[in-house]
Amino acid sequence: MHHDSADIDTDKRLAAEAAVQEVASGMLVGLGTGSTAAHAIRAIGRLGLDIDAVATSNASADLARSVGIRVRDFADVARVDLTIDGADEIDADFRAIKGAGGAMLREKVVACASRRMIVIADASKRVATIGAAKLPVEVLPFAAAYVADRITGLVRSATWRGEYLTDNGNRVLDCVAGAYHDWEALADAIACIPGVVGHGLFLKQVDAAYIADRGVVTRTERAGLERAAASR
Ligand SMILES: O=C[C@H](O)[C@H](O)[C@H](O)COP(=O)(O)O
Repeated sequence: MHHDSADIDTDKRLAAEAAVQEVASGMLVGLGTGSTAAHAIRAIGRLGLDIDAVATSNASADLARSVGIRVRDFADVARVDLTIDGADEIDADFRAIKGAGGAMLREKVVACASRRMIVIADASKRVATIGAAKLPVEVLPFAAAYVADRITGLVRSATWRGEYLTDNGNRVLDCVAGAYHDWEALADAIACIPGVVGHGLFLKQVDAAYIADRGVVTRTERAGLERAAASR
């Protein structure tokens, strides 16, 4: 059956609406970035709960404020209760690739600060094993040529995302890793290059996923528990 972009956007919204049911008054909530996270931010706004939030991008901070969510400066925050964010790919081992929107560094920091991190997505993001999506690497502009040269030895291809700069003022190298056997080793090797500020491999941060497939949302926990969370 044909599955068009309107259906995919509905699935993004359904996954977001199911996940925000975990938000409760008094929480400090981490807000992700991207089209799926935007659905979550609008849904959290509609809940009208007494929460504080931190945002993983300037765009998400602006959207959150526009729907009445109190946004704190993350620079003053060490711990977050719950973060809800999208992903470009997520596999059965809860490994994810993030950063098509360029927000992966702040997303990684906020995810690591979070007691619980939920990925929300439509089913097109669910893969058997990560690696087909572009793996974005955030690079200090000063180190651009050096980092590009070093990265070339680690991945199949690496291409600058034009003149694009992240919210942190850094450049992005979009890499194709392909089917990698040791993702931990690749993540460490990339992170160790001086001038690399961050990258979009999330190997350990994701605790749960809400994936919507043609109107049916399935929640999966890293622990292995699975149940149908909602349906259209
Ligand atoms: O930098 C962007 C983020 O990692 C997004 O969460 C990711 O790209 C997914 O975005 P979307 O929900 O728009 O597909």
